[in-house]
Amino acid sequence: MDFFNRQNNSLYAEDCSVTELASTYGTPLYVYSRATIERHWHAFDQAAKDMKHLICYAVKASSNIAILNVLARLGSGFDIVSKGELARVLKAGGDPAKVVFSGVGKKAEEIAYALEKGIHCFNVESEAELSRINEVAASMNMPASISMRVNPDVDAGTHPYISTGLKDNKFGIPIDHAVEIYQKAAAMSHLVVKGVDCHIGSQLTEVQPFLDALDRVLVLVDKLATVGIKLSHIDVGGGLGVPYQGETPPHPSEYAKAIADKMQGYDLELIYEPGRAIMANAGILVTEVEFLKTNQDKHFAIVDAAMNDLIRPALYQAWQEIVPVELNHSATTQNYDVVGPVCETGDFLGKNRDLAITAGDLLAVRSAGAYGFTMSSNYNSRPRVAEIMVDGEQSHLIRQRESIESLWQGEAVLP
Ligand SMILES: Cc1ncc(COP(=O)(O)O)c(C=O)c1O
Ligand SMILES: N[C@@H](CCCC[NH3+])C(=O)O
Repeated sequence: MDFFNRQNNSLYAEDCSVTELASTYGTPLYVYSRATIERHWHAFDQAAKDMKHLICYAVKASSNIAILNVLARLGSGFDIVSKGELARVLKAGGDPAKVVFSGVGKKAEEIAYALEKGIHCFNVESEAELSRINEVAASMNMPASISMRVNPDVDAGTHPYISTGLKDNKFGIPIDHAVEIYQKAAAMSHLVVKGVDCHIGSQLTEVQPFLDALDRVLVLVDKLATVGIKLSHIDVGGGLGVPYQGETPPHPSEYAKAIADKMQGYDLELIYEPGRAIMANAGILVTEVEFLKTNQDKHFAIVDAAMNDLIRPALYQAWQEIVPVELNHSATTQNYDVVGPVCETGDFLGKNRDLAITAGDLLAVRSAGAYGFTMSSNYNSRPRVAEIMVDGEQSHLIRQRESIESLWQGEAVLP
């Protein structure tokens, strides 16, 4: 489900005409829907309502302060991977006590900041990191709550760049060594062992790998209990996929319920870390066609958005639907590669798309709300684009387009 609808020939985002949004705010433009974000979040929340649970939205999917604020107002928790993400959550009014801190390379300074702000727990990915957290906590004379991220060696069946739960991946500790590592953690002076965490990959379209991973984690929970380590929560990570190109992932409520059902009988708080499932289909990228061009037999639609604005197609060969904002009845349909102005052959938003368009038309790249703006860059000295949020008939600018001057902020020439 998403917030797009076509009224006659025109695309609307909730009750806002996309053409009007583009003319008000310019292009390229990210457009998000508040109602969709809230609906997706509630689907997780409702499905787990009979259990003690916490939804920790994965901030990396989309970290605009307004988006984090919408979620914070719902009572959401947050999954962060850096000091910067924690600072954003706090700025947005998020509760630090509902924050989990993931990531394989936390710096001492980041650990200290998170401890000072009082986060829920660190999701620890190695023995070396355990020692570092213990040292920082000791130096601050504070306890640090931790959860070990275990790698269950389950094939998530997703793109190799976004699969994280195989033993060849850099994430987590091997589940077979986990008991031993938990015992070391329990013996450290300033650590409080709270939970276990497991995230096997992103854009999973089946529920079964999640359940297989959870089975392995629950075996570990039982084993830990036999050596006197009683956990208070289990964090199942994120990773639920969305339909980009006809995939049929389970609905968030179905996925969240399947997991919650498996946890019946365990006195553990259940933590989910969804990112994409909340944001991907709550956002679009609107772009204008600058030129149409034909090289021999190949047709190109050159648009004003590029790989620096949305890198998923270039990086993962990801397919995202591209639709005209206004149906153009006077143009003939051609097969286009939709490409940006960046000087890279890999700069495309979509290949082989049948579109009836002329220069000046607007296109919308769908499912762009997750890992869109957050993965954008200034490559080719292109300012980052504006972001807006629609809320019924209202639209709000939630991030200004960057100015050219801001591109060299912090740089200086030699004296
Ligand atoms: C530890 C962790 N949690 C949550 C997520 C969010 O994943 P997704 O956006 O696939 O739900 C990720 C990214 O894959 C992650 O690495
Ligand atoms: N950036 C990836 C997902 C990475 C998930 C982060 N662990 C994507 O766009 O699909």
